[in-house]
Amino acid sequence: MRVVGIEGTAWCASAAVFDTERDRVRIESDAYEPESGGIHPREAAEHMREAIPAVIEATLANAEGPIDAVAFARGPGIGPCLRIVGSAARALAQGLDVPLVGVNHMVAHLEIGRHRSGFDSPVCLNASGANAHVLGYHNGRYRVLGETMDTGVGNALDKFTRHVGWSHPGGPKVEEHAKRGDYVEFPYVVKGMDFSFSGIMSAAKDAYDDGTPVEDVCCGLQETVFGMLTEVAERALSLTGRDELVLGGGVGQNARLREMLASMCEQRDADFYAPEPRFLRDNAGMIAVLGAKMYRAGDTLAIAESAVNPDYRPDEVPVTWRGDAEDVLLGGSDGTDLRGAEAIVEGEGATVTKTRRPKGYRHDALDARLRRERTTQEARLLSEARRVGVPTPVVYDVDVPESTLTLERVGDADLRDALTEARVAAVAEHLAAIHGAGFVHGDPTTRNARVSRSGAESDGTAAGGRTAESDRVHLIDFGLGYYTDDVEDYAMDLRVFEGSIRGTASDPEPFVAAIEAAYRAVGDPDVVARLREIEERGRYQ
Ligand SMILES: C[C@@H](O)[C@H](NC(=O)OP(=O)(O)OC[C@H]1O[C@@H](n2cnc3c(N)ncnc32)[C@H](O)[C@@H]1O)C(=O)O
Ligand SMILES: [Fe+2]
Repeated sequence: MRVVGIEGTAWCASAAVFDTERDRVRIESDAYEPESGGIHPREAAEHMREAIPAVIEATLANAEGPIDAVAFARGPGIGPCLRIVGSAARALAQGLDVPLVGVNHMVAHLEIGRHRSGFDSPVCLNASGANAHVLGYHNGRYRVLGETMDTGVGNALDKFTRHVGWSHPGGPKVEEHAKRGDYVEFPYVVKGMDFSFSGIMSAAKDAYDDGTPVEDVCCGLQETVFGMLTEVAERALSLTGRDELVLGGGVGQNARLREMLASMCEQRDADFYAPEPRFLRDNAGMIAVLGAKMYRAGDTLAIAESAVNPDYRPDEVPVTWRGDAEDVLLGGSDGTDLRGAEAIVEGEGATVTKTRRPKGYRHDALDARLRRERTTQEARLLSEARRVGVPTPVVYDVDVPESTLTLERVGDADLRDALTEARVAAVAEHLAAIHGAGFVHGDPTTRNARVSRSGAESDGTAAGGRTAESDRVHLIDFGLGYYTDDVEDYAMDLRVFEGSIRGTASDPEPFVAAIEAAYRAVGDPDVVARLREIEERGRYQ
C-alpha cells in the first residue's frame, strides 16, 4: 500500500509517500524562512500556495506505483495555511480517485516515534513549536497527562531569540550558543504535570538586557526548560507505570533534550526512543505514516466533511487504529511500586524515609537547588496542613543536606488504586482547607493521596461539616507546594487533581463532579469558577 501525506500547518510545505510493504518514507519539503521576526501567517500561507504543488509533484514522481489514499494535516496550525493544504489534498484525492484521510498533526508527531520504535504503548512527549505536552493512549483516546500552561516550547525559545535579534527559527541557535555557556539560574515552574514557560522567558530577556552573556542565558534556558520537560515525562512514566518513552516535535532535534531524556530513562530502567531529525521537525512523512494506519482502520473523510481545524486538540481524536491491548494503563503498574518520579520511599513498619536522590539528567546546581527547596518545603507544608485539620503523615525528622524526610506511614493504598467518589470528595475538602490557609499542594494527583481501606466504613457526615471519609484520606508529598493567595493557583490544584483522574479513570466524569461539589460545599466557589475559565482558555491558537 502507498499513502501520500501532505503537511503545511505552519512553516513546512511538505509531501511524502509511505510505502507500507517496504516501510519506506520519502519526504519532499520546502521550508518558509521569514525575512525578519517570527512566522507571519499571511507570508506563511503565501509560501504554502507556491510550495505545496511542487512538493506534491515531486512526491508523485517518487511514488513508484499507484497511490491508495491521500492524508493531510487537518490541524492544529495556522488557519490560512491549513486551508491551502486542505484544498490541495482534496483535489489530489479526487484527481486520483482515492479516499481522503484527515490527520491530527500533534498525534502524527507522536505516532511516528511509536511506529519507528516498535514500542506498544509508550508515554509520548511532544516538544514542538506551538505545543508541549505529554500524552498516553487510554481507552480510545490520547489523554493529555501534562501540558504547557502558556506557549509551546519552541515558540518560547524563538521569542527569546527574536528579542536578541536572531533570525527564525531560534531553537537551533539557542542550542549552538548554549554549548559555550555557563549555567545561570531561572525560575523553574512545574505544577503537577503541567508547566509554564512565560516567567522563564521574561527572566531570560531581563538577564540578557542586564548584560549576562547570551551563551550563559542560552545554557540556563536549556537546562531549565528541558529539565522541566524531562521531569514531567518522568512523572508521566511513574503515574502510568510504563517503561517506554518516545519523543516527537521539532525541539526534539535538540541534542541536550534528547540526552536528558535518555539519561532519565536509563536511571529508571525505561526505554527511550527519538526518531531521526527528518521525522521530528514538521514533515509529511509522519502524516503519511499515520494516514496509512487510519486508512487501514477505515478512518477516511468525506470531502464534504473535511474542513480544517486550527484548534484541533490531540485528545479530540477518536483513535481508530489502536487496540485496547495497547492501553497505557494496562499491565504497567501493579500498584506496589514505590519508586515515585521524584523520590524513593523506603522502610517497613510505622515509619518511612523519603529521599530525593540526585537526578543525573539535571544540571548539578539546579538539581541541588530543587532537592533542597522541595525537601524543606514539604516538611513545612505537611505540618501546616495538619494544623488546619488535613490528615498528613507526621514529620519525625528532616535531613536537608541528604534531602531525606522521616515520615509516619499512612494509609494502605494509593487513591489511584482505590478510587471512590467519597474519597475524591475528601481530597477536594482537604484542598479547600489548605487553600483556606493560604497555600497549595502543587501536585495533588491520585498517587499523592493515601487511603485507609480497613476499619469502619464511612457513615456520612462527621462533626464540623466534614465527611467521615475525609479523616481517612491522607495527603502526602507537598514538595511542589507553595504559599499563595492567587485564586488561579488554587484552581490549578483542582485542575491537576482532576487531570490525574481524567488521565487514568475510564469514566472520570462522576469523580470530577464529586470533586467540584465537595469543594464548593466547604471552599471558595470562585475557585471552581476559575477552573472553568482556565479550561475554556484555548491554548492551541
Ligand atoms: C502546529 C504545528 O504547526 C507546530 N509545528 C511546529 O512548530 O514545527 P516543529 O517542526 O514541530 O517545531 C519547530 C520548533 O522547533 C524548534 N527547534 C528546531 N531545532 C531546534 C533545536 N536544535 N533546539 C531547540 N529547538 C529547536 C524551532 O525553533 C521551532 O520553534 C507544532 O507541532 O506545534
Ligand atoms: Fe509540528
